[in-house]
Amino acid sequence: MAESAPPSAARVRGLNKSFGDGASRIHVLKDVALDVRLGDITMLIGPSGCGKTTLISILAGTLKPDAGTQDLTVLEKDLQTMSTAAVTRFRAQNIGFIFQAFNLIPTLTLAENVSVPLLIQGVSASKAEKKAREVLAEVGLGDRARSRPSQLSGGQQQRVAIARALVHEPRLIICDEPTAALDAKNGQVVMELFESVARSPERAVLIVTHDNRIFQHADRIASMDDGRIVEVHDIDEAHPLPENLRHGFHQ
Ligand SMILES: Nc1ncnc2c1ncn2[C@@H]1O[C@H](COP(=O)(O)OP(=O)(O)OP(=O)(O)O)[C@@H](O)[C@H]1O
Repeated sequence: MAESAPPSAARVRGLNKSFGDGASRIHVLKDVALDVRLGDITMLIGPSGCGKTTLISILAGTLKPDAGTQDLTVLEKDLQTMSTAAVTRFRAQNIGFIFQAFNLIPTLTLAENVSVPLLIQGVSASKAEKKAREVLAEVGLGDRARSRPSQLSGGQQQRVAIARALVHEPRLIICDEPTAALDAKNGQVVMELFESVARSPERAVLIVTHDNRIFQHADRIASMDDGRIVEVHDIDEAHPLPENLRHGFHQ
């Protein structure tokens, strides 16, 4: 009997995505194939407008691909056969998001912000806040649970956003330019947090980035251009970061 493939966080084959109709129709993703492995930090890079955000939105179930996509399996679920309500539930339970602009709610305390994904799942406010405080402590902000986002630096706000993305223990963490708004030092702190609190054999981290300063943290770098995945590099001791990526990636 053939050995079954190890479970993957995401498997995409023959994925197409177009926007608009008729003459204004644009074909944004073209026959995309991608594997995101559990346990890995995968980075998705490529010039502005090549389709990175569109691809992660499809993986997160917030956008639908064109009909006829061969495979869109996320955490062993075929997203194409699920109803919109089922995809929404799946996303709330299994996916954590981190955005460039942090997207914290200014009127809420840090603990309340971090509680949100648990409240969406129906966890009681007191239990959610207890868990939120634990995760805030993991990202080094245990003593700031009652602060508001505006009282924090950008680097600290991104740590809160990471805590919020992890609080419901999702198996897939999707990050859109998580270090772009941060200086080199805070970008490094954020990546070290991904290494220490998000990296786990049960979990995958998928990061869209232009920031070549963080490429060293990747296990796999997938390069996109004009709607296609054009190169995939697996990085380990035997296969260090390729020369062309070491010198930076330019939009
Ligand atoms: N809802 C939409 N309707 C029409 N066109 C869209 C829509 N969303 C994205 N596009 C187009 O799809 C293309 C890819 O956009 P996308 O945001 O995925 O690129 P990106 O690689 O993430 O870019 P950036 O690095 O600048 O964020 C662009 O030409 C964009 O204008």
